[in-house]
Amino acid sequence: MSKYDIIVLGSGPGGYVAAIRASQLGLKTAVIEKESLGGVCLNWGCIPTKALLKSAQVFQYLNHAEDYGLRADNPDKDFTAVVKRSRNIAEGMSKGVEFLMKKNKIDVIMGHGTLKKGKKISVKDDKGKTTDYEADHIIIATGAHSRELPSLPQDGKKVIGYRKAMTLEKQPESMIVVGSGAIGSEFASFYSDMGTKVTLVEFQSNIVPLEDEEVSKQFERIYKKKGIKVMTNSSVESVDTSGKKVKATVKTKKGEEIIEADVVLSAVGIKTHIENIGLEAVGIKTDKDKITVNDFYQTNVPGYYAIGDVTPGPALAHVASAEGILCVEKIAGEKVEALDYGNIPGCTYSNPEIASVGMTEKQAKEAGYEIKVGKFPFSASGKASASGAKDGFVKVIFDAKYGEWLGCHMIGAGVTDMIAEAVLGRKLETTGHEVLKTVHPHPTMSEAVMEATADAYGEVIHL
Ligand SMILES: Cc1cc2nc3c(=O)[nH]c(=O)nc-3n(C[C@H](O)[C@H](O)[C@H](O)COP(=O)(O)OP(=O)(O)OC[C@H]3O[C@@H](n4cnc5c(N)ncnc54)[C@H](O)[C@@H]3O)c2cc1C
Ligand SMILES: NC(=O)c1ccc[n+]([C@@H]2O[C@H](COP(=O)([O-])OP(=O)(O)OC[C@H]3O[C@@H](n4cnc5c(N)ncnc54)[C@H](O)[C@@H]3O)[C@@H](O)[C@H]2O)c1
Repeated sequence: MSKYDIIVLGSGPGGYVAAIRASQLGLKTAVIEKESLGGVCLNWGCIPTKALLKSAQVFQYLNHAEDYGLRADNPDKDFTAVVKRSRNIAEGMSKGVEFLMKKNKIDVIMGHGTLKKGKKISVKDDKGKTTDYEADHIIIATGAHSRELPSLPQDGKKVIGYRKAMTLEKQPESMIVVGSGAIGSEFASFYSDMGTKVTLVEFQSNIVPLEDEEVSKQFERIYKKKGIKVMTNSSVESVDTSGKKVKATVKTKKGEEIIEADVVLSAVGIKTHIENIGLEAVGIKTDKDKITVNDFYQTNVPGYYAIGDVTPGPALAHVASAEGILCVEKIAGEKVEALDYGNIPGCTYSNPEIASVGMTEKQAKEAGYEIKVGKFPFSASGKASASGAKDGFVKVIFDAKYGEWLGCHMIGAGVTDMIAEAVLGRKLETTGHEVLKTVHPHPTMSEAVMEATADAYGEVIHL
């Protein structure tokens, strides 16, 4: 039986990053994967969706060429080619992980892994052959898939999940998107910008309900302006797929409404891969669909660890990777600190983009802080005007007493790249005064962070 220092079950951004860090630290490492290297993120999540969104953005630029003094008469699209581009990019990224595994001398074992007692895993390959492997430490990084609601069973044709939504053979004329988290909002944006008539149904009172309320409201205004029908405080109770179109019964505060569309996308969250991986046989504890771990990702059974979507905390690629690195460094005896889950950025790559970190205004008030809030709209930014991207704003929240940067919330073009400033500032425990006195390059969208901070302190220049 092959023996390793570390075996990682699952090769998503949690698993493959953990394996590379383990190899860097001199540990003999293997990764087990049943599908494609790179997991959901590279193959069915972060990367292919961003490729689709980029195509939609280019299409929008072409449609609005005249705004820039240019002509692109009757711009057209080839939906199949758009999907193909996205799939090719995902495939290339997965090959990149294969290269990284080789470069770092990590063994890749393809097949379905099942945990066994005594720090062993048995792997069944696609020919049905089973082989057992052993390690001193086993890291579970098996991720998640689309959650199915009983009222919204996915048939893969008229009611679909995210995988099908990024590989449809034909662009639907109309689509109902159920759920306005990151998945629902990104697909609503992509399909709407490509010309599909989109209805977005959200159970909560705001779309992107985890964001600061002002961001959610602005997002809703922009989505409505794009032509998306936004239905909040609403849920799809049932779907009738017997006809050519899907008929969805939507329960709203005012009663029931029947909406017809070519397809319904269910984007109501995820279900973790904790079944059929041997957790029960080993005695590993779970709670509410997640594997229970401590600050360093150790499960209740010594030698078994869990990271990424399969554990509590935000289900994000950068979180999975950070957890993987920390878990391995702790195993290797490095001096490490637990991850600060209060300083994790969240980004939605829709048009407009949303990015945030830290507390919302409501959360800061509820936590008892006396706060200073500043806001700077992109309509007052020179770079935004030059770019034709005046929709959106930056909002900052500081503790009035000590100047601690409690939260930063952005909506608009390119903000997903801008949020890192606030994440780093908060990590380095900067103050509002220091942000205000940090010279930002002109003209950039990032000046809005400095100006929003100046607004919080009554010193804003361009408003
Ligand atoms: C449409 C979509 C868009 C997203 N966009 C973003 C984004 O822009 N930014 C962001 O931060 N996050 C995004 N996410 C979330 C992100 O993809 C996940 O948080 C991330 O992939 C989790 O990483 P992971 O390593 O925990 O698991 P995964 O990436 O899910 O990988 C788990 C791997 O384990 C394998 N596996 C499972 N069970 C077994 C087994 N028994 N044996 C062998 N292999 C097994 C699976 O095949 C899979 O490859 C998106 C998700 C979706 C669905
Ligand atoms: N850009 C990104 O970082 C990105 C992109 C996609 C996915 N992800 C991650 O993947 C995970 C899954 O994403 P998601 O958007 O599916 O989940 P989510 O939990 O973020 O959002 C689901 C939304 O569906 C709503 N909802 C639930 N049941 C409903 C119902 N019956 N009717 C109407 N609305 C209903 C919820 O209120 C919620 O707003 C999340 O953790 C997300 O962070 C991240």
